[in-house]
This record gives sequence, C-alpha cells and structure tokens, in this order.
Amino acid sequence: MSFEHSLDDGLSAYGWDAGLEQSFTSHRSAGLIPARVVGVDRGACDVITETGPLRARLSLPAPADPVESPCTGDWAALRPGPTPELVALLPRRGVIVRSTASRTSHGQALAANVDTAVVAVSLASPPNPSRIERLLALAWESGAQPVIVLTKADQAADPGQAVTAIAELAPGVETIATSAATGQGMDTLAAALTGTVVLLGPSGAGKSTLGNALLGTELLETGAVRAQDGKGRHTTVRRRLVPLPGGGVLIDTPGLRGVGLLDADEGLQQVFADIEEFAEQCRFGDCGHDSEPGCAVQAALASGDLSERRLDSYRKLQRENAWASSRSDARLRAQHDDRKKAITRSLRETYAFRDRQRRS
Ligand SMILES: Nc1nc2c(ncn2[C@@H]2O[C@H](COP(=O)(O)OP(=O)(O)OP(=O)(O)O)[C@@H](O)[C@H]2O)c(=O)[nH]1
Ligand SMILES: [Zn+2]
Repeated sequence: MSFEHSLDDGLSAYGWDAGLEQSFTSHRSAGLIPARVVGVDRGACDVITETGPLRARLSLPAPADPVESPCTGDWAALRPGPTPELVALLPRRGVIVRSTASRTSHGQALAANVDTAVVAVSLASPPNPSRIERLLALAWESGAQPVIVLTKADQAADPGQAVTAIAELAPGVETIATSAATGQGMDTLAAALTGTVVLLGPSGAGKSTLGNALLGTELLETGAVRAQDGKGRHTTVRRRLVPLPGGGVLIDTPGLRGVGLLDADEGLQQVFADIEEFAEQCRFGDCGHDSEPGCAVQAALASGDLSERRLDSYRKLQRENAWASSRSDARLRAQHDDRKKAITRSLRETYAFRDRQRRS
C-alpha cells in the first residue's frame, strides 16, 4: 500500500489517515480524489482537498433519507476538473442528527464523523441537569465520546463541588472545569480532545470562547465581539471545520447550537446507565418503576442512590425520544458495546466508593 497520499498532504490535518486511504483505494483507481465536506448549500458544497479548499457540485443520487445527504464532516470522493463534482460519500462512523420540527418525518444531519462532543455548561448560573443529559444522549447516539466542560470556573463559588455534582449525571464521561479568563483547565481539555470535535451547549455557555482558546485565535465569533457590533449583524462567516493546533479538527456549525433528540434510544441508555442497571434488578421484566413490588429503581430512590429529579428527567427524555423516533426512519446506529462496559465498570466503582464512605 502506498502512503504517498496519506501522511504529509494537506488532508491529514483534517483527519485523513491510513485507514481512510485504504477505504479509498477503488476511488483512487477511478481517478477520484478524497475531500472533507466543510459545508453544503444550494446543491453545492465547500470541501477541503489535499491541495486546498474547493467548491464542488453535488453529483450523487438523492438518498431516500435526507439524513444520508452530505453534511459537514463527511468524507467524500471528488471527480476533479474545471467543475469539481462530489460523486460519493465514504461510510460514516456516526452522525449528529437534529430532529426537525417540520411536517417531514426526517431529521437533519448536522455533523458527520465526530469523535468528541464537548458539552459546554456555564458555571456562572445554576446548571440545568436535564439539558446536560439531553446533550449527552445526543453525543452518545452519534457515536462520539462526550466530554463535559464546565466553563467560567472563575465565576463559580465552588468549582470543585460543581464538578462532583455534574459528574454524577454523567457516568463514563470526563468532566473538566475551565476558565477562559484564567486559562484553568485548558491543557486538560486540549488533552481530552481527540479527532473531530464539536462544541454543544446553549447560547452563552462559552462555546465560541472555548473554541477560540483551543484554536489559539479569534476565528470564532464570541458574545463579546458581537456586543461591540451595535448593529446586531451576525454576519461574521464562521469557519465551520478548522484544524486544531494540537491535532484534531473543530467543527462549528450554527445548527449544532440547540439540537433536540431524535432516535436516541441507545444514547439515552448510556446517559442513564445507572437507572438501566437498577431496572435490571427489578422483579418484573416490564416493571414501570412506580409501585410494583420488588422495584429496584424505587429502592434506589429510597436509599438515595438515585434522585427523583434524575428519574423524572429520564422519563421525560424517553417520552421526547419516543415521539421523535416515531416520526423518523430507522437509521444506522453506532455500536457502543465497549463503552457500555466501561460505564458499567465506572458505576460499580462509584457505588463501591459510596459504600465504603457510608461504612467509615
Ligand atoms: N468570566 C468568564 N466569562 C466567560 C468565560 N467564557 C466565556 N465567557 C463570556 O461568556 C459570554 C458568552 O460566551 P460565548 O463564547 O460567546 O458563548 P457561546 O456558547 O459561543 O454563545 P452562542 O454563540 O450564543 O452560542 C461572553 O461574553 C464571554 O466573554 C470564562 O471562562 N469566564
Ligand atoms: Zn422497577
């Protein structure tokens, strides 16, 4: 196998590697070149190629499910020429999908092939646990590894306590407190990010500020910059797919800011692995965890291992997901088995730790 295309060309900074090169062999022999999709609009797309950015026409059959249309982060095969054409997509490792509120039953693909999903949570105001759980479910479902970043640690009375409280919501997820003001946690964060990274979180959570700190530049638009733009113009063109100095790629598309759940059964199972684990101990396989005898979920509530709030959030997100999924086609799911095992292990350690604390 030849590595001449894979290692020191311009695409490796965007995540191209030997494995992708191998899956591209037949496209290479057909005279096609690899490209990563930066953005799609009006039947055309912006892509990055080995020789730099290009605008390409979409020349592939419309898929039955629009979720399978090209989106930011996709790897594609391009036919070069005076009018470059995108003729095929490489198989995705995963995709972040937004449930559309429209009449159509389809979701919208926001970012493909994401490895790390940063869930940004501001410590400047009380956190919203359900929102965090929702974003974690979305991340897991997309095949990405979530990382919780507590921003604005300089504004928190007790950041250490906040990390502990939020880590409880998120078995198997690293939680890092950061501050753009003091630089706290930025090295730890940079080290926790691998591959293609997205920043999720509500407006004002500090995503752009984090992104700029990671990039070491002011490429992304921040609240502070906008405040100076007194005309309310938000026309700054976002760089939607940018290599990070320490390796990896940052995707920042506007649609990622404020996504709902769609078809995220597995993602929810992972966020609420603790509840799923309790439920396995219930006497009845179809236990509704209300007043059934031998309900291990109710027992966990009684013992304090599980909070009412978390159980309510679980039920609410399950209803929301069931509603969204009933409107959508079945989609490709990422396999999460090894992660589930890691989460189960981390839960066991947590419970063992609590037991030891109680006994001492
Ligand atoms: N004190 C403090 N302020 C911060 C920190 N990080 C961000 N901010 C401020 O919080 C505000 C919101 O930050 P942004 O980075 O624009 O938030 P965002 O999540 O990108 O918001 P949207 O673009 O609306 O989605 C800005 O005024 C930032 O200057 C921090 O670590 N400490
Ligand atoms: Zn039960």
